[in-house]
Amino acid sequence: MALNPVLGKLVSKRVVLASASPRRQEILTNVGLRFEVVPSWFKETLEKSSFAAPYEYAVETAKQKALEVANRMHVKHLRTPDIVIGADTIVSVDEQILEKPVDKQDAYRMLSRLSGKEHSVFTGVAIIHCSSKGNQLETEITDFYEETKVKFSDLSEELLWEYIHSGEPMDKAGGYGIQALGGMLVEYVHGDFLNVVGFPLNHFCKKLAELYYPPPKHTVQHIKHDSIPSVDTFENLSDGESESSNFTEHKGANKLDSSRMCPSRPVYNCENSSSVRTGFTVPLENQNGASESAAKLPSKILDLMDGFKASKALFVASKLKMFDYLKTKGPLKAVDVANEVGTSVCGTERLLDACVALGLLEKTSQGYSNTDSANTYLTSDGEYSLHGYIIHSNDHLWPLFTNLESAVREGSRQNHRAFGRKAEDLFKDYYHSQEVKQRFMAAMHSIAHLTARDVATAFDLSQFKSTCDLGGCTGALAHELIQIYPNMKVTVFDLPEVIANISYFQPSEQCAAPVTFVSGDFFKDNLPEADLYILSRVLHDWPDEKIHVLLSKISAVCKPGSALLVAEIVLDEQKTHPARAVLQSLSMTEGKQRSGSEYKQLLEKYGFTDVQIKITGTLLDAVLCFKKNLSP
Ligand SMILES: O=c1[nH]cc([C@@H]2O[C@H](COP(=O)(O)OP(=O)(O)OP(=O)(O)O)[C@@H](O)[C@H]2O)c(=O)[nH]1
Repeated sequence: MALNPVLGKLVSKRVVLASASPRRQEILTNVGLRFEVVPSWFKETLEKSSFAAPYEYAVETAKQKALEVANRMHVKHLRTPDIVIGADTIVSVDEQILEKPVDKQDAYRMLSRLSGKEHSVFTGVAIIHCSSKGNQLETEITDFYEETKVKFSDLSEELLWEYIHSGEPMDKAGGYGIQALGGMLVEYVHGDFLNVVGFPLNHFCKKLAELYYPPPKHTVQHIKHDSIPSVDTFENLSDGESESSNFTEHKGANKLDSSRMCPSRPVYNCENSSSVRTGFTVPLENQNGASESAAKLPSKILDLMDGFKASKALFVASKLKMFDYLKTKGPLKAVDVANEVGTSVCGTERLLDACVALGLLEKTSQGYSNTDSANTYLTSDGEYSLHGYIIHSNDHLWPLFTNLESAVREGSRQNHRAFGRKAEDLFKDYYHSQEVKQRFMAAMHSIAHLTARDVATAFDLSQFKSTCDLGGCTGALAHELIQIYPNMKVTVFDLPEVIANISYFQPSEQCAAPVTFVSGDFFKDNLPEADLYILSRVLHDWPDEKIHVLLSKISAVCKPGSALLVAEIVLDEQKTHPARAVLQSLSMTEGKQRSGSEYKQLLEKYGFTDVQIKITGTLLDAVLCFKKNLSP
């Protein structure tokens, strides 16, 4: 879901970016827009002198780029997109238009012209709404431009050539990239920075807002173009086809809905933008002027109210291995997925559509297919598959959280209610049931593999020659450590029944220095010798008495100068963030999450000093501490 609700309106549409520019792709991807990239074949050869102003050239070129792609997709591939976005960035200085340099000399000419002066960067953008009527492509073109003024310092010949030899100027308008080395040439920027980089995101969002939520008729003359409507304003507006007209009326929404087009929508003209209809019709209904009185709905709360449905949709689609089928066989129609999985067609279709709405799948006329992140994280063999943890969440955590009210009332785990068995008995299952064991190991492996790099690189661990990962399970972190620190010998220490089942989780490529697995119980048995001990996602699970046993043992076996690395989510000092950790606490294990100062205090109690905390901003944080040197 895009953060900006206006972009969110495009989620269900087939959006194509008609640009090869990696910067444009990045700017739009970063705000959550999902789109295909089909670079335009339109040659940027329009006669510049025929345009009264430089921006007109940029806008026309953007339009032609987008139209070429819309036509090509419609004719050649018989796949009409809903929206095609084209853009063109130019630099204007001394009444000249500069595009991308053709060679180094050309780059030199451009940059020396810009040296010590202010110039304008114009990006023209065209948004083309497409539809197909009787095999004819119909388009509505909306275009606009944005101007940003940039001033360069005086550039010495030496700097100029050094910059040109870096290769950076060659694919950039005006011969510089403000977002990288070229930033060093710039004295000031007046206006939208992203416009210089290649895409005026802010103006684009405003333009979409105008298109998708035009103001009520009587205010058409007074449109203000300087604000993107707030999230709350637009969360009011429905995406759902099934919502009653009453609700829509209450909200005063004006939708651009191609299924209910009518020929005479007002054209909204504003400075540096225009909207042109070419055989394309736009909606009139719902312009009832009620928006001023629309009640603001609390979008965050509404999202939370729906959160459980979204989680369950993800869990069920994962459990039914829909993402696996779609990876190998997609795109598939709902009926084909239902046949593969053995489910009802209508139920499958609803679930697949829900997954599209959640951004997990894509839907085209050929059927459903995985998004890139579904391929990476949701398939059971994806590189960073979370499948194991998702199944654990569905089978184990979901029933526990269903009994959260009792858990809060009683202050204890709810295994007896959720599974009809006490926690201790469930633990016995772990020993006896291969299925439970495998599921748990797969869950732990999912998270360990995903977080391994962050943990392994949170600190420079190259000084340690031998490392022991206590409770290291399948060795996911151990393998990562060896990749990053090839001279390190890594031992994983875990229960015998874990070690007996690790083979399935080992990487296919044999590491030059393999991980050593040693069985044992870290509460009872001798720990292998090492310079560095690791406790990753261990401490939060155990009560204080057990932690006392474990940290006392590690402290006793650590030689002065050796270290302990703890990987956990570190809470802020108020102990209310990150939410992930606080929510995890609700499962009411006997352990607890801790803040940075609590970890420091705990570790110092067991003779560790120089406690360093690294908040990684990802799934796990890291705490490194050293065993005190003996006093001289
Ligand atoms: O500071 C920066 N200025 C400009 C850029 C990049 O320059 C190009 C501009 O070229 P154009 O608009 O013709 O777009 P292309 O890259 O050729 O792709 P199309 O397929 O859309 O024609 C653009 O990539 C800007 O991002 C920059 O990076 N920094």
